[in-house]
Amino acid sequence: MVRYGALKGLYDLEKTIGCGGFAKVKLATHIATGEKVAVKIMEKTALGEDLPRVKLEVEALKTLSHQHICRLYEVIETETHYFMVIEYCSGGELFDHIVEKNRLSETESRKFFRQIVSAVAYLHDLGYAHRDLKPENVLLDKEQNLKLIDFGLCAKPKGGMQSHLFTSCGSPTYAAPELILGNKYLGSEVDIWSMGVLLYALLCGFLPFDDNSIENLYKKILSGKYDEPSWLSSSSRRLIRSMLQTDPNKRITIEELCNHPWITAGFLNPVTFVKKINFERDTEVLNTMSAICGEHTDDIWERLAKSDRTDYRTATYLLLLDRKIRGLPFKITSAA
Ligand SMILES: COc1cc(O)cc(Nc2ccc(C(=O)Nc3ccccc3)c(OCCC[NH3+])c2)c1
Repeated sequence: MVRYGALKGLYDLEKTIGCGGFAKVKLATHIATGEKVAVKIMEKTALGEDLPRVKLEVEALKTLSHQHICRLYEVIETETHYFMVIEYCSGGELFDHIVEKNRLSETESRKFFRQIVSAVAYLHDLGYAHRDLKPENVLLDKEQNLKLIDFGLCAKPKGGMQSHLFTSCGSPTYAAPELILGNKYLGSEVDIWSMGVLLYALLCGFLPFDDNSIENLYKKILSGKYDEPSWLSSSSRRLIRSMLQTDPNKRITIEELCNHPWITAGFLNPVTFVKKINFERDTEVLNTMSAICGEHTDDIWERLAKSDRTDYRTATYLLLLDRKIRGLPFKITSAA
């Protein structure tokens, strides 16, 4: 097991659970609380021109606080590496859950899709676009709550959500026509298209546009034509059609999506989100931390509030807060 000095005494690294282009994700334990976390490890030399994306993602994640967006607890930077300490999603990928069941019922699809819509509506409201929404980037926690991950392509256009982006990014299978054509596009509109692909995958168990040849895949996406299996209800068909509109101007907006009849069916309310940006002061958690480090709770809170929200103290606070929110007793072992 490769040892990273920067994590010594703070995190115990365990098995690798994910390998991406320039990053690998390992399971780990936050020593002070015993809580499981995921650590995304990136070697700076391997990052190359993607280095700025790490900073963009960290800046985005520091302000995002939503129950269906995977939480960033801490960032550790050394001369050679970045380490992102992230919320642990032990339910694995939504994709595997769909494959395991072949496809999901309309009711189960609606439960998950409402959570995705809430997370994306929150993201867009704060001026961000995810731009890489796909089943592999949708995980589940142990309570089967959905968590959006990997904001490495997330963008916050300088001129706000009405200003256009140009970078072509994300996976072609889930990419909107305007993105693969290289046209200027709105981040919010490409996210709606990708969510349409996600909803189709939930309800059907396979993808609307798929082909081994990239050229044929592009033709299918640009045609906007896809099969509608017999089991799809007419309401599901209408919703998917409104999201998989090749003309972005005709595509349903995130606000309309939150109130769509298919989304609200069986629920009392449209999809909403709580815009909780800063984490709130919790006396019990501060008292627990104070009991261990000996500092006064006001001093701990003041240092937390002044910090850049990505240090070990912040991770400890947030992990204890998460345990409390999950109704678990929380304790701290003195750091080894
Ligand atoms: C903000 O959340 C992010 C940002 C980011 O850049 C990358 C990730 N990647 C993650 C985060 C957590 C897990 C995880 O907890 N996986 C897991 C844990 C236990 C059992 C099974 C899976 C993660 O998993 C790797 C992908 C799973 N195939 C990736 C989050």
